[in-house]
Parts: sequence; structure tokens; C-alpha cells
Amino acid sequence: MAKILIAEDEASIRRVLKNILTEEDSKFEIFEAKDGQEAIKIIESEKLDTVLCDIKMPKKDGVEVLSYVKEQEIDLPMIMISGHGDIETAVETMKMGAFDYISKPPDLNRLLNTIRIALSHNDLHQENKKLRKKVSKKFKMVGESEEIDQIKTIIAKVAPTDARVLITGQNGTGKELVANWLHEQSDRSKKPFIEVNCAAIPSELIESELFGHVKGAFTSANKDRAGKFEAADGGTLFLDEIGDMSLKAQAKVLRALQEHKIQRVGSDKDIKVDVRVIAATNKDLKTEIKQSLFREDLYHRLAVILINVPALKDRKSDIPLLVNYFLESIAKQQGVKTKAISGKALDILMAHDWPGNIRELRNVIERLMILGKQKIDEEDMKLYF
Ligand SMILES: Nc1ncnc2c1ncn2[C@@H]1O[C@H](COP(=O)(O)OP(=O)(O)OP(=O)(O)O)[C@@H](O)[C@H]1O
Repeated sequence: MAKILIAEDEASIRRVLKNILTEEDSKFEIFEAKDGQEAIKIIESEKLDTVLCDIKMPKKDGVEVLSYVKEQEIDLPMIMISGHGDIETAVETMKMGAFDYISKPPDLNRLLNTIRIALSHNDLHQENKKLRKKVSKKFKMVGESEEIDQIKTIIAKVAPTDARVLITGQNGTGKELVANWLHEQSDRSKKPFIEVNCAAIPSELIESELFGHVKGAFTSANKDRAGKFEAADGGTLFLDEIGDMSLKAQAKVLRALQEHKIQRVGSDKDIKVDVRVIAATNKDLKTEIKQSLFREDLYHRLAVILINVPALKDRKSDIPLLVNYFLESIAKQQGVKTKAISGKALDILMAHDWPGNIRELRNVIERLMILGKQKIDEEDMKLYF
């Protein structure tokens, strides 16, 4: 069953379009949005097959909705509807990647034809689309604060280059998300993104984990094994919690970065690797360097570009958006109806300092989705604050 969104501010046109579409196929599931903001919400929460999108709309116009779809890399054919005055804009939207545009008043045959083609385009791209959805959903970066905007701008500039990036920030702020975005927006996106959590691997195993080993290198090495550097060849290696890496492993990573070569543990054979390294830490590496716990030369190799992801308490204006996003995404995950939240309950969330940052916020919302009332209120909040 195809899901179609009609984004149009004029109720009468919405009604006409809806009638045309349901007459064409009673199995079409039609969604309606009366402005661009609503359209984006529906695009985020529904697996749509196509959108009929008016160019002139309040709040966010059709061009902004299209930009959103493109920025988020959502594979969704956008059919733009243009009025008299905005044919030129309609042509512009085609350049931006709109699927097609039709003029108002829409010609019935052309409208239905365009929708048919858009839907068959979807069939062809089904597999691809599923993959994309997975990516865009998993890596969605919600937030409109200046801080998040700045991070998105840096990512867009840095991602296509091979520059190494060091991401700093407290736990749960979204460092891994930033690393994922850098990979997804780079030319390496079709190649692997390999993550190593340096804090979770015992120091005696980290070298073998990163560089692999040959049979007999140590007692339990009963066969040759490639490490993460080799696994990430052509792609991106994300070294999370790099501040926890042993000095010995740091020396080896430094060599790998300088020479683009590694050696498996127990072997002196060089293996060439083409890997972009992105590292993250919640530690202050400058202090670690002073205490001789982190190599300064490695720091300079890693921190070509520095991205600091701010704590949630320093960008509280993003909380309402994040709350809505988590309410909807968790509801979808659990296959239940989403919940509303009262103004007072939201005030309580805004007043909290979120030491566990976005991860903590997500957990609280998840619990509220299970235990809270259909409209989450102050009473429900008493469970947590
Ligand atoms: N801007 C955001 N929009 C939506 N979800 C976010 C955002 N930032 C973080 N998240 C979500 O919050 C959780 C924590 O983020 P992430 O794992 O990237 O943080 P981190 O800084 O790498 O944490 P740690 O240092 O503990 O590894 C994840 O589920 C992530 O998807």
C-alpha cells in the first residue's frame, strides 16, 4: 500500500487531491500537512512513498521541505506543485533533486502519471531505499541550536576531505553520531565504517584488535587474523575513547597514521592501509599529555580538525525537538501510538541539567513512553526528578 503525503496549505486543494488519489486507488494511504513544518514531521515519522508538495506554504515552504529531504538523504520522490508565480522556483527545485513538478491547477492525467512513475521509481529503489532509511534513521542529528548548526556546517565542509578529526565532548553528547555523519557524507561512505571502543578492550588485546595478529603471536593466537585497520581499508576507522588507549598502542597507531602501513602482531611484514581515522574522547587530552598519559605527537596527528560536541545543558533550546523526536521514534520502534507531553512536564525536562546528555534524555523518554500517561504530565515526571 503506497503512502502519499499531500503538503498543501489550502484545504480545498488538499481535499481535491485526496479525492483524486483515493479514486485512483483506494489502497493509497493519504497523509495531509497544511504547512511545511507539519510535512517534515510526517516525512520523519512515516515511511512515505511520495510527496505532493506545494511550493508556497507557511512556516516552511516547499523548497525548505525539499532541502530537508535532500540533506537527510531520504530517498523520497518529491513532486512539487507550483502556482502561477513560482514556475522559476519549480525549475530550481528540479535542480535541487525534486522528482518532478506540476503546475496549479493540476492536470488530472499528468498528476496521476507522475505519481505512478514516482511510485514505480520507488519499487526499483526499494532495496536501496531501505538501506538509506536505515542510515538516515540511525544517524539522525536532531537540533536547531546554533551549536548543532555549527557542527553540521563543519561536518559538511570536512567530510569530503580525508582530514583526520578529533571529536571531544562528554559522554552521550553524540560524538559517535558525528563520526557516523562524517563517514556517511564522505567518498568513503560505500566502504566500511569500523568502530573500536578503546576503553572496552583490555590493554593487552588492543594491539591485536587494531592491527590483527599472526598464528602463534601469543598463546591464544591459533590462526592469522586481520585487525580493524585492515577491516576499515578504504573506509573510516572510528577510535572511540582514544584517551583510554595504552601508550604502546598509541605508538603503533602513530606509525600507522604516519606511514599508512601496519604490521600484524607477531609479524614484521608491512601491510598498506588506506584508512581515514576519526577519534573521539571525553577526556581532556591536553591534561593527559601533561601527565604523560597521551602522546603529544599522536594528538597533533589526530586533531587536524577539532569538533567539540557541547553538553545538552549548553543547548537546552534543542530539548523540545529532541523530546518530540524520541517520543515519535520510540513509539515507532515499539509499534505503539506516540504520546503527547504537557507544557509543565516539558518545563521540568528543560530545567534538568542532563549529566548523561542525550543518552540520558532518550532513556527518560523511553521510560515515560512505557510508564507515563497518554499525555505525559508533571505527575509522570515525579518518577525521575
Ligand atoms: N543530535 C542528536 N539527535 C538525535 N539523537 C542523538 C543526537 N545526539 C545523540 N543522539 C543519540 O544519543 C545517543 C548517544 O549518542 P552517541 O553514542 O553518539 O554519544 P557519544 O558522545 O558517542 O557517547 P559516549 O561518549 O558515551 O560513547 C545515541 O542513541 C544517539 O543516537
